[in-house]
Amino acid sequence: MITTHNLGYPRMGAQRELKFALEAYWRGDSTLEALRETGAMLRARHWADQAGLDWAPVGDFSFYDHVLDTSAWLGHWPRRVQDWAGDPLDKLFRVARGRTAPQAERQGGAPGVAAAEMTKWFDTNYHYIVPEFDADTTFTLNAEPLLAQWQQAQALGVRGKPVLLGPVTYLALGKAKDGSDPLALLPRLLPAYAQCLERLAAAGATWVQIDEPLLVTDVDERWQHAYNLAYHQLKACRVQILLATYFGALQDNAYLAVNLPVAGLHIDAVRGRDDVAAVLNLLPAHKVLSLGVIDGRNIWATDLNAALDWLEPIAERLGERLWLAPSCSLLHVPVDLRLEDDIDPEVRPWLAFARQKMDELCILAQALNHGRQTVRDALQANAAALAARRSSPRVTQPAVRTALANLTPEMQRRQQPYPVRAQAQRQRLGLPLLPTTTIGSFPQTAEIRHARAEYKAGRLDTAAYEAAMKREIERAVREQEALGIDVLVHGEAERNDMVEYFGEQLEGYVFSRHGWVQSYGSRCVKPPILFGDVRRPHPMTVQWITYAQSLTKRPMKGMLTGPVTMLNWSFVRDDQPREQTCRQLALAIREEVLDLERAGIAVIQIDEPALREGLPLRRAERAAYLQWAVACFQIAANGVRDDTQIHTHMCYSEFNDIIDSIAALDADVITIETSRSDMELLQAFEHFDYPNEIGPGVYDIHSPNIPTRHAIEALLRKAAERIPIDRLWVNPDCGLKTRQWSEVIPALREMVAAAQALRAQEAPNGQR
Ligand SMILES: CN1c2c(nc(N)[nH]c2=O)NC[C@@H]1CNc1ccc(C(=O)N[C@@H](CCC(=O)N[C@@H](CCC(=O)N[C@@H](CCC(=O)O)C(=O)O)C(=O)O)C(=O)O)cc1
Ligand SMILES: N[C@@H](CCS)C(=O)O
Ligand SMILES: [Zn+2]
Repeated sequence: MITTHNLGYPRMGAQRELKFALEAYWRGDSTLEALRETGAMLRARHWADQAGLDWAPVGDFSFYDHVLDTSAWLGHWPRRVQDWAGDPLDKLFRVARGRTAPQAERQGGAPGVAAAEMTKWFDTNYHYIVPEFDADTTFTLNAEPLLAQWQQAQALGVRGKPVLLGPVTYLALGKAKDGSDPLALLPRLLPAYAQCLERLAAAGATWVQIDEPLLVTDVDERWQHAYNLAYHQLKACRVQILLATYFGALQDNAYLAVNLPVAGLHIDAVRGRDDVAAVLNLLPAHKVLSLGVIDGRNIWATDLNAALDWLEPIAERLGERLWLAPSCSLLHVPVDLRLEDDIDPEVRPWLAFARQKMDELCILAQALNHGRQTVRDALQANAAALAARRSSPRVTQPAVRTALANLTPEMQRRQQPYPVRAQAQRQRLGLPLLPTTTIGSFPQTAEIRHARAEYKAGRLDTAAYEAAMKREIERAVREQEALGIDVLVHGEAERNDMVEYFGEQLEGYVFSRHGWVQSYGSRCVKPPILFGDVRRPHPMTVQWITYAQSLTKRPMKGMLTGPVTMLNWSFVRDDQPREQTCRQLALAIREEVLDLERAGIAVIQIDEPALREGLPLRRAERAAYLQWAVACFQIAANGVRDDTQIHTHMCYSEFNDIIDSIAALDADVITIETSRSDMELLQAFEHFDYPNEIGPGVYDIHSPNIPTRHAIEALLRKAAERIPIDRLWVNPDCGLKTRQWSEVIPALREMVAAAQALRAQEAPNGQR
């Protein structure tokens, strides 16, 4: 008999219950007890959703982030909160969200505390809280929260499999602030893991899933050795370990992974399908092999008949040792398609969200265990849906194919090199030295979100909604003028999200109503679903930007999301290479850029914050990705005249290893996140002798703290040591949509004052 299991379920709830419970608690409108009750309710519901499986995950639920939870059960808190003695959940939130001094003072005078760093979880759009190590870091088991989840599962009769983030991946995800070697902590870390496994065994757990996604990346000898050390030490524990790898193929780590002394190995059989033959040959005869056959990173219905064609001989060979699961935790997909009563009816049968993926798994197991005929109807329905998807005229649009075939290398290049363009742009824009700007969004207030919700529900008509958004745009323009900002933005009030908004306007996309996916903490995104050839039926932003420009004499930036970010933050089709889909997006955005230019917009920003995130986890695959990703940006951006200034923006990026690709974009100006790294990120630009203009972020928008003009001036001076001052811009790290106006105005006032002070010293006539 085949065993079915799952690696993790979405936590937020089908109606984002966890988000609302968290935010109510943080606002002070609810209690910890109520929050914990919501958590328990969601876990119970999610186990019920997985009731058809042989094993359901326990411990995959988190109130904020599973990496932070791992730090918590390891008793490993950042030093700045170690002595704080409140409720452990509050302590966790302090680490994740920080606490500003004034906020703390209001609540009894406790000191403020800085939030921990947050970064992307492998190549996903989910952010985790980075563990902070130093040479003296110690670990002390605190398994109670995990055991409480286990006990809840037991009480509900759930056949549970606890899930832990593995020790080696955990160390690799952290940062040693003192430059010490995180791997040196392994001998101190393993006893805590061993104790945890013992506690779980004592509580009745038989299988424990230990996640080691690091094994799908390039792992050098030291880390390989760490794997051997870790799992040889943990093999004495009284539980059976299922070592879970996902997000890619094991490739050269296959031999290491199959030979670790564990009872079972899970591999990603969607992205790592090519591995499976090798793994089957290497697998020791006593080991379970779990194949992740259902895509945990996308929302397409699995081709069940094809999966069975492939699985049947494997099932024959492995018998009881074959387990089936999704490729990875379902954290990265929405919960339940059944809620989508308004989704495009043609596309709906092509989709499977988390709940439906559980059904798929059960159908596969039933077919393998009892014969395909026992699930004949389900298999036929699946085949019919997939056939309809393949033959739909909406999937393939000849005009788009022709436009793609007609792409020429000239379309990727600006007419003149940057120095020539810079002259033309300086003449046209007449900006001062150190021009000030912002990244695009202004606060998405409750009123804006509410107006949009009313509009989408049909309770507000188009004219009233547009009028409300125009009022917000006017407010943003007036505020920026009053602050003295040089290049203005319209504030993105009309956008629900920088990707979803564009998806909604392009042919080839459909969108869900409830398809939320956790991005970080309580923040969610609703990735649009790209199912077919992409075409821009009408201009997407021109009306809003020209309205904003009509309100001011200062230059107004056109604001677009770039093709690579559209690709990486959407659920995209799996029936053609991503590169091809990206080129279609690039052509659609190019049309918008050219329309903005024709409408008289002199500065156009094309955001590409996800360019780096799309980088393959394996070094060997990166050059090819960067080549087409850069080409796509160039197609989108580079059709404009010399005197049109193209900006791009990237956040969360380590630039050192991709700086030549960043330069190849040939954007006139790039604005980047640098303030948290104290301008250190600029090193890459300095060493490479980056030729165009740069706006290093001068304050961290993730924090409600108001920066001082002196701090900003100091950062600008630091930047000017690395980049010629006449190529520097002054801007925040990222958009301001998550902030309040009451934070934004004083922060920008300080930013403008810092730029003016430096300008007065460096260019008394104000000009560049
Ligand atoms: C820059 N970032 C982004 C990423 N990915 C994206 N796709 N987009 C990004 O901007 N990845 C990396 C980072 C992640 N950062 C963030 C930052 C902020 C959020 C966030 O605030 N998310 C919101 C949801 C945003 C949204 O889509 N809003 C919609 C719907 C709003 C809503 O929930 N409405 C309510 C009703 C409200 C009312 O009636 O008053 C409802 O429908 O029930 C909109 O504005 O229309 C969040 O709340 O989580 C995400 C990632
Ligand atoms: N223009 C977007 C970029 C975010 S990365 C914003 O300002 O929110
Ligand atoms: Zn950004």
